[in-house]
Amino acid sequence: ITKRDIKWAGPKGKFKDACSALQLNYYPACPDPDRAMGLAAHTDSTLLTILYQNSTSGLQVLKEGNGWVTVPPIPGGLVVNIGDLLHMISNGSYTSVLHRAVVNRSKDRLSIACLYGPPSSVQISPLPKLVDPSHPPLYRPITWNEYLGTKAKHFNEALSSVRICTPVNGLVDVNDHNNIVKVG
Ligand SMILES: O=C(O)CCC(=O)C(=O)O
Ligand SMILES: [Fe+2]
Repeated sequence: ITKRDIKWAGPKGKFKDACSALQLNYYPACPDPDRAMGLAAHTDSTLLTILYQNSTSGLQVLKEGNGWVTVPPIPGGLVVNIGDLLHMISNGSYTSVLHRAVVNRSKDRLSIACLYGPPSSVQISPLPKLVDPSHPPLYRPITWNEYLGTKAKHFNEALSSVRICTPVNGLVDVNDHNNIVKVG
């Protein structure tokens, strides 16, 4: 995937119309962390998320076969999450990762997420160069604005709600969290 494939991004992209956000998350210490959740399990909608976390751990990703795995904070390190947009344009080759934030019994936690998406009218679809008769498109074209609306409505089922075809040759898209094939 090159800059040419995502013309809306980069120095000559329409930055003024871009859908970018800096999300500041603050999780106060919680005396009963097993009965509270900082941020419920979700995938990020955007292309990539760059995430800073302070020295209190809390970020967890769902790893096939391993359950929830903590991503420990590394001093000076940033976490890069793949979002739904990269999942769709890569035709499922890059997985948007299901993640959540748990709370800590004695320490406050802070994270800063930098999210970047295209202008709302941009049409999202699997990149033509990644699609051929043996790799049919797995996601239907959808405008970014429409996808955000779908995400607001269907939340973690949004990605599978824009899937268009049954996997060929009995192969499943291992990157699809729900494995529910819906048309439309
Ligand atoms: O607090 C965290 O580590 C996760 C934050 C997050 O997933 C988000 O802001 O989308
Ligand atoms: Fe997130």
